[in-house]
Amino acid sequence: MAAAADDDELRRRAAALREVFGDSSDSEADDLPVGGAGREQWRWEAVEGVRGLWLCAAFLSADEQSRLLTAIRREGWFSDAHNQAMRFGDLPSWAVELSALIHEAICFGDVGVGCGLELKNEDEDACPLPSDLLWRKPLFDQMIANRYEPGEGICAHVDLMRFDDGIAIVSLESPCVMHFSRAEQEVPICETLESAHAEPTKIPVYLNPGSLVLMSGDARYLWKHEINRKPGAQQWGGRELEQQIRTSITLRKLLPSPN
Ligand SMILES: O=C(O)CCC(=O)C(=O)O
Ligand SMILES: [Fe+2]
Repeated sequence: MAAAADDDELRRRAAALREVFGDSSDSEADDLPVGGAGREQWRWEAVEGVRGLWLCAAFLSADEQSRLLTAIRREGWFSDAHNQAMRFGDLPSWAVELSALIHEAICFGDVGVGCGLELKNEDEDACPLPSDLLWRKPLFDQMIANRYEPGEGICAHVDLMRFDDGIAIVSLESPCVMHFSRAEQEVPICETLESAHAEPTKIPVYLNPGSLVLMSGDARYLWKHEINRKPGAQQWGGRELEQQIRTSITLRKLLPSPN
C-alpha cells in the first residue's frame, strides 16, 4: 500500500514537473538539470553592501517563466480583486518543484567574482545559502504569490520572525527595483544633528523577470526590503522603468510554533 502511494506521488510530481518545467527526456541534453534552463546560466551575484543577499538573474528561462505563470493562473487565485495568495504546509506541486530547482541552482550555480567582492571558496559567505539552511527539510513550506498592478508595490519591511532564515523571491513579468535599507540605522550622538536630515542608505537591486533573490543572515534580519512603484520611484540605468503587472513567488520556512 505504502509503495503504491509512493509511486502515485512520484508520478504526480513527475507530471507536475513536466507541465511546469518541461520534459528533459525530450531534450537532446539528458544530463541537464530537471529545470532545463541549463546549469551554465545559473550565476550567483553577491549584492555588494548587503551581506547575505544574493541574486541569480537568469534563474528561469523565458519558457519556464511562462509555464510557471500558467500554473499560477490555473490556481485561479487572482480572479476578482485578489492580489495575494498564501499557502502553509503542503505547497502546490509546481511550488515544490520550484523549491527543488532553487536547491539545484544553489548547489550547481556559479558563484561570481567580479561583482565588487573578493570571494574565496573557503569563505563561508561564498555560498548563496548557508549549508544548515540549504539542507533543511523541507527547504520551504510556506509560499506567498503576489500580483502587483502598475503603481503597486510593497512597503519597507523585515519578514515576520515566525519564518526561519533563508527566504527566496522569484520574479515574473514586469521588472522592478527592490530597495534594501538598514532596519535600524545606528547614528553616533555627535552625528545626530547632521544626519537628522540625511536620507537613509538604500541599496537598489534590479529584479528582472525570471530572477531569484535569496536573503539570509543580515539581509533577512538587519535589512528591510521594499518595492516602491509610485511614479518616478522605479529608476534603473538612468531611466524610469516602464511598469506592467508583476507577479512574485516568495518561499519561506515556518519556524515551529513556540507551544
Ligand atoms: O513581491 C516581492 O518581490 C516581495 C514580497 C515580499 O517581500 C513579501 O511578501 O514579504
Ligand atoms: Fe518580504
